[in-house]
Amino acid sequence: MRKKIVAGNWKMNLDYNEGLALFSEIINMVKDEATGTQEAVICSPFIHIHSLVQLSKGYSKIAVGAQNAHQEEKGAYTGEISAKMIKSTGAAYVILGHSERRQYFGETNALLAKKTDTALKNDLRPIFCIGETLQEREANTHFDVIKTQLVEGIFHLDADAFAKLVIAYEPVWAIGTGVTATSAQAQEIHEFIRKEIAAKYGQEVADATTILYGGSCNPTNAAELFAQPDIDGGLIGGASLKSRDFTDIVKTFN
Ligand SMILES: O=C[C@H](O)COP(=O)(O)O
Repeated sequence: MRKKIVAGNWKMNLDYNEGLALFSEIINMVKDEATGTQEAVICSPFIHIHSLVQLSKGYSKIAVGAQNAHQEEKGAYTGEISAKMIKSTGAAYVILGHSERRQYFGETNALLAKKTDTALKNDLRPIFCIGETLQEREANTHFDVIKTQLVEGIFHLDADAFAKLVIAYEPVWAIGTGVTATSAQAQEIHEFIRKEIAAKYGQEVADATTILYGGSCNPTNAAELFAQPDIDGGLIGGASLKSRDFTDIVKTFN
């Protein structure tokens, strides 16, 4: 049975005190909701991570992650944060390859392959994001784009390393736009991703891989999306900034 995950991505929102207050609310509301093979994850800005990890102690179904990590182990990279530093705070996850990182910071599949290696080496679980732009979907190249992101970003891993990944399908046209992929559109891509994983690593690995949907996911549309056979949860942006909305999405699995 693969793990179901609802992960919040706070992006560049919330100052330190606001973040701690929201996380405390989320813990109180989510602690009895995330059960069994389910996990709630908050990926906060770096400055919150250590404190959130402290607050989450004792709640085995609530984890904390970062939104990015550098590809090198350490060195003269002013302003950057390494995977080892993140791990040393007690964080479990790191988002890699979010479309905003690809778009605004020029992150390529080749760079993301290196970031993935470094994160795994430091025992962080990458939430590896893939997804096509509107232009790519309209040109009917979305399957090719996604396959290339998989092949160049993560298919160099051996099966043991690959098994530590979570994948997030986020169509760029659905992020922060209020336009959600229909459950059928999302399922079609998730099924495609799982088939590609099966072709590369075998059916057992594919069946065990958690694949999240992200893009304007909210308490109203989560149930239908998560009911699809290949959608194992969500990567939630805007709705993770409201404790009630985030909790309602987590509750969708119950
Ligand atoms: O990482 C989260 C995604 O970018 C989705 O963001 P959104 O839920 O605000 O559309």
